[in-house]
Amino acid sequence: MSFKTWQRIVIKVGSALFAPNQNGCSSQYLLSIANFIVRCRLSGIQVVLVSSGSVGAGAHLFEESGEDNIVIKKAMAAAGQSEMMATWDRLFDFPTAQLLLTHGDLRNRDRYESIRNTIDTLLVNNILPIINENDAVTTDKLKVGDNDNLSAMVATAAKADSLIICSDIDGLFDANPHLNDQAKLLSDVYQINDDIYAMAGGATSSVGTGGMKTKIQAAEKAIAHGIDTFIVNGFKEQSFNSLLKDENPGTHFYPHKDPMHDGVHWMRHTTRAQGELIVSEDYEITANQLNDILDIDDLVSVKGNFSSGDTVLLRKHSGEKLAKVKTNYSSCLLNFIACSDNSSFSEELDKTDEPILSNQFIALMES
Ligand SMILES: Nc1ncnc2c1ncn2[C@@H]1O[C@H](COP(=O)(O)OP(=O)(O)O)[C@@H](O)[C@H]1O
Ligand SMILES: N[C@@H](CCC(=O)OP(=O)(O)O)C(=O)O
Repeated sequence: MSFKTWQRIVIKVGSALFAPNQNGCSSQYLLSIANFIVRCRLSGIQVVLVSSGSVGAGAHLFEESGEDNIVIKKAMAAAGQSEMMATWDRLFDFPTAQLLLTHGDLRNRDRYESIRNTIDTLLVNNILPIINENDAVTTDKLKVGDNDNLSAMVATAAKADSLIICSDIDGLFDANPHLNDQAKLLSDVYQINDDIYAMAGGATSSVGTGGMKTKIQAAEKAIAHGIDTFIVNGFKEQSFNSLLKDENPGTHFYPHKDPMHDGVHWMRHTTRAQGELIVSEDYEITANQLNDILDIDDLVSVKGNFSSGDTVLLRKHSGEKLAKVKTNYSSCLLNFIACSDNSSFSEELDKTDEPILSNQFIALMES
């Protein structure tokens, strides 16, 4: 996959490019990114933008620092977000649309489909979607937490061909170049394993979140969905000229040749388990199981509070993790079922159309 064959791409812009000094937005680095977006669109490529920087953009409006004060930080995000949209809008002569998402939106399949349809409709109508996390309303339980992982989730939801992460550094080095001047750039990564993660450190600037670690997580999510992924230096205009010439200006993560099925990918890389179902030791599950995945007799106990439609972890009492699965029943009802010796209740349940666990959304644990 290359520039010539891309049909839909997601571009992620880091905070350092948007609000380099935490003192409002600066168009200093945005002009070359905007120019790249325009040139992609002129070549018929649909573009989705994931932009960080609302906190950095809003910071100058507050006397107190947001570093240790989450309430102030959320207010900075809310104020900076308007400035962000106004700044991007000034750089384009076509319409843009703002989407503010939380992990709570992305891990609910109905809302995920709704996000997918909205992005699709905007793109078909030549409107540029500009996406950020909805920092003002998120809680620890609800947030993605960094825009690298968010951009990968958006790229899979948008069914993009390519994800381009624009950062403040040339790409992935074998060590953090800010801490090790012997560090070497890795141009091509064919497989993401523990060695790659070991190279990636956190952010060293005051504006970035997650550093290289979250970019590797994002790349891992994206390539598993068949999405070509790049980390490039957004400070350098040359990076974008290279991409337009089909050259790799940073680190290129190659997509899996045999990408995961969309539903399995969503279960594995987007959802988070909200609770656990403990099953009997002799319970077995296989990838192609088409019938009811879980029989009431196999359910030993239920942990956590979850609602119908949430993702749960299926595991044995001994601790062996079996799969992430979408449950059709709440923890309350499942607790009742697990504790009940009422066989007539079991018979009633057997008669319902809805199996306990959805057999469409299931991701087996990797061994
Ligand atoms: N192995 C590595 N290679 C390159 N950068 C690294 C590495 N490990 C940690 N980093 C840090 O990651 C930073 C980029 O991430 P981050 O600060 O979150 O930026 P962004 O705002 O673009 O997301 C680099 O400036 C660098 O300090
Ligand atoms: N949502 C936050 C950005 C969080 C984030 O991941 O920042 P970055 O590491 O600069 O991409 C904001 O708009 O300030």
